[in-house]
Amino acid sequence: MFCIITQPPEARDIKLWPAQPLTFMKSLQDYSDELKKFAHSIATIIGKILNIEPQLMGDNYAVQALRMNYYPPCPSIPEKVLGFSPHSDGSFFTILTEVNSVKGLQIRRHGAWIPVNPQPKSLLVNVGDFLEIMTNGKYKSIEHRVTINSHMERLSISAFNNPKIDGVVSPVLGSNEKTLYKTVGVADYLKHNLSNKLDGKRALDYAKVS
Ligand SMILES: O=C(O)CCC(=O)C(=O)O
Ligand SMILES: [Fe+2]
Repeated sequence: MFCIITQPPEARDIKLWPAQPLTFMKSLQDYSDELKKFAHSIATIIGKILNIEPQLMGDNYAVQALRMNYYPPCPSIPEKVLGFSPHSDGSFFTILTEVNSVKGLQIRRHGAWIPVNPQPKSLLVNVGDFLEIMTNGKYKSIEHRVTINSHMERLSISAFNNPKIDGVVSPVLGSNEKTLYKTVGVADYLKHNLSNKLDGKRALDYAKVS
C-alpha cells in the first residue's frame, strides 16, 4: 500500500513520488486533476440536494490523498484472510477505482456483508465520516472491508477527499433539527481514527453527541 497527498498541488511532496516509470508522475498528476473535477461535481450535487453553501462544501474536500492498494492472492486459506478489516473512511468522501476489476470489496448493510461487483470503466463513491458529521447523519459513512481472492491479485486506488488538516467540521442543521454530532477538529479526528485498530464504524463514536 502506498499513499501520497496529491491535491492541492502545493501540498505535493514530489520527492516521495516514485521517479520510475518515467510516465508515472505525469499520469498521476493528470489522474488526480480529473478526480478533483469529479469530486467537485459530486460535492456540488450533494450541496444542492441538502441546501449547503458551495463554499462550505468546498472546504471539506480541498485535500486529496491517493492510496494504491495491492492485495496478493492467497491460494491456501483465502476465506480466513482479509485484505482490509471492516472500517469506514476518515474522509469526506472517497472515490475508488477498481483497477483490474477483481472482486473483493464488500459493504455492510443491515448487518450483512454485500459484495460489490466491480463495474469496468466506472468509479465508486463511498461516503466518509466527515460527510456523515457535516450532514448530521443524513448521509451515512459506508462500512466496508476487502476479502482476498485465492488466485487473482486485486489492485485498487482510493482517492480520499478530505477537509484541510487545520480546519474543523461541524454539522449543518436544518431548522428544529437535533444535533447528533459534535464539531470536530480535522487533525484530532484523523489522529483518533488512525490510532485505533480498524473496527467498523467505532471511530465515529468520537464525534457523536452522547
Ligand atoms: O480496495 C478497496 O476496494 C478498498 C480500499 C479501502 O477501503 C481503502 O483504501 O480505504
Ligand atoms: Fe476504505
